[in-house]
Amino acid sequence: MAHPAGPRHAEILAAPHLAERPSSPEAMAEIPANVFPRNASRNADGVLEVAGVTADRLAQDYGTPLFVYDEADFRSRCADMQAAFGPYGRVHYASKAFLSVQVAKWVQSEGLSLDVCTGDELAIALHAGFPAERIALHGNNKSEAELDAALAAGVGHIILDSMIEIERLDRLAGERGVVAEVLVRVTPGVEAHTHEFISTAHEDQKFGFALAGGVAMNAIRAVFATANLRLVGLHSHIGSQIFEIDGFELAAQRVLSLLAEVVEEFGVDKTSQIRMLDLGGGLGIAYVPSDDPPPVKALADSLATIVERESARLGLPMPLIAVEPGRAIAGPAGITLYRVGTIKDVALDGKTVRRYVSVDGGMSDNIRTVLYDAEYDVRLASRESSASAVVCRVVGKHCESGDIVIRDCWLPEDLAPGDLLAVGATGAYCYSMSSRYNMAPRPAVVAVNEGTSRRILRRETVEDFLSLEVGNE
Ligand SMILES: Cc1ncc(COP(=O)(O)O)c(C=O)c1O
Ligand SMILES: N[C@@H](CCCC[NH3+])C(=O)O
Repeated sequence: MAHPAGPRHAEILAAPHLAERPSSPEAMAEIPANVFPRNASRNADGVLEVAGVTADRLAQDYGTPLFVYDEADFRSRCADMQAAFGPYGRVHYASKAFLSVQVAKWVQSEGLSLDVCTGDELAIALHAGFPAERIALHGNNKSEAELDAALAAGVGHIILDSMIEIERLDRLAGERGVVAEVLVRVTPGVEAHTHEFISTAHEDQKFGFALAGGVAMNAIRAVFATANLRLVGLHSHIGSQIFEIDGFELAAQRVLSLLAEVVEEFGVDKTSQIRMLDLGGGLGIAYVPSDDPPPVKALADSLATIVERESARLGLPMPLIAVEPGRAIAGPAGITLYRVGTIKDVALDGKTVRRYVSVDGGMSDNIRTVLYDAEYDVRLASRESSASAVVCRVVGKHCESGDIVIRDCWLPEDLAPGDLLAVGATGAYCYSMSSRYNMAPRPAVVAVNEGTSRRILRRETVEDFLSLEVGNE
C-alpha cells in the first residue's frame, strides 16, 4: 500500500506488533478475536457490533466516551475460570478490576467468590446481595472501620498484611465475640516479568510479609498467639499481566516450604485448619493481537500439578488452591468507544509528521497508557474504510501533553471528525482507575447482550460535581 501523498508519516519502530503496515484495508478493519469481546464483529455494513448492537447505536443512545461490556463474554470468562480452577479450590474475582452492582451479580450467579480491597468495594458487593461468606478482604492499610464492617458482615476470610493489623483484627474480633478466619499474605521474593508498578512479590514493596528474614514466619507465630484469629491459609500474589507459569511455580514452592516449616513448628493437629494456598491474581490477557497468554485451563492444570508435587515432596496434604483473577475476566469483556474530535499532523522534523487523533476521553478514563506504557488495539468502529494505513497517535482531551490513549497505531488515512473508534480490552483497570481530571464526567457503562443494551452505570454530570460543593449558599 502506498504512503499517502505529502510528508512522510512517522513510522513505528519501537512496537514489534506494529512494525508491519497492515497488508490491506481489510486487514486494518479486522476485529482481532483474541483482543475484543467474544461477541464483537463487523457487520455487513462494516460497522462494529458487540453482541448484536452496533457501535453507532450505542454512541447515539448513551454518548461517548462509553464503556461497553459484553455480558455473555464476562460471564463465559467467569465460567471458564470456575471450570478450570474450581475443581482444585476456589476462584475469587478481583473486584478492583471493575466492580458495579450488576457485575457483582454476574460473578455471584456464575458461582465465583469475590475479592474486595476496601470497605466500599465490600459495601457494593453486599448491596448486590453477594454472600458475605464468599467474600475475602484484602488491603495493606485496612482501617478499623473496614475490618469491623467485614466482621459484621461475616466475610469468608481476611488476608492479613501487617503486624499492626494482626493485633487490630484480633482485638476487633474479640470485641464482637467472633473468631475471624485469616490468611497471611507472604511476599515470596519472586520477580514477575511485568511492569514494576504492577509487580508485587519482590521484597522492596508495601504488600505482605517477606519470606526472607523470617518475617512471614513471625507473622504466623503472632496469629497463632491470638485468641480470636484462625489461620486457614497462606497467600501470595506475584504481580499482574503475567504470561509465564514459572513465577507462580516458584511462589507456590516457596509458600509451601514455609507451610512445611509451620507444620514442623506447631504440629500437624494445630495446623490442620491451614487448608488454602491462595496464589493471587495476575493472569495475563491479550491487549494487542500478538499477545498470546496461556489458556486458563492449561494454567490451572499445570499449577495444580506443581502444588500436588510440592505438597507430596514436603509431606503435606494437597491444599485447596485459590486464585484471584481480575483482568483475565473483566479485561477482554470490555471496550471503550470514543468519538474523534480533531486530527492534526504535527511536523517532527523536516521530513516526518505525526498524526494526532484527539478523542473525547483520555487519561481520565484510561490511565494505563500513561502509568504503565500499556499498549492497546484500536479500530475504526463506525464504518469500514478502503483508505491506506497511516501511523497515528490517539490522544485524549485533557490539559496534559502525556494524555495518550494509544501511543502508536495504524488507522485509515481518511479518518475524520465524527468517526467512532473502539479500543479493545479496556474492561479492567480503566473505569476502576478513572478520574475526574478537568472535570471530565466518568463515562456511562453499558452491558450488551443478545441484541440489547442497558446502562449499568450512568454517565456522571456536572450536577454530580456541583452536588459535592458546600458553603456556596
Ligand atoms: C492481591 C491481589 N489479588 C488479585 C489481583 C488481581 O490481579 P489481576 O487483575 O492481574 O488478575 C491483584 C492485582 O494485581 C492483587 O493485588
Ligand atoms: N492496576 C494495574 C494492575 C494492578 C492491580 C492490582 N494489584 C493495571 O492496570 O494493570
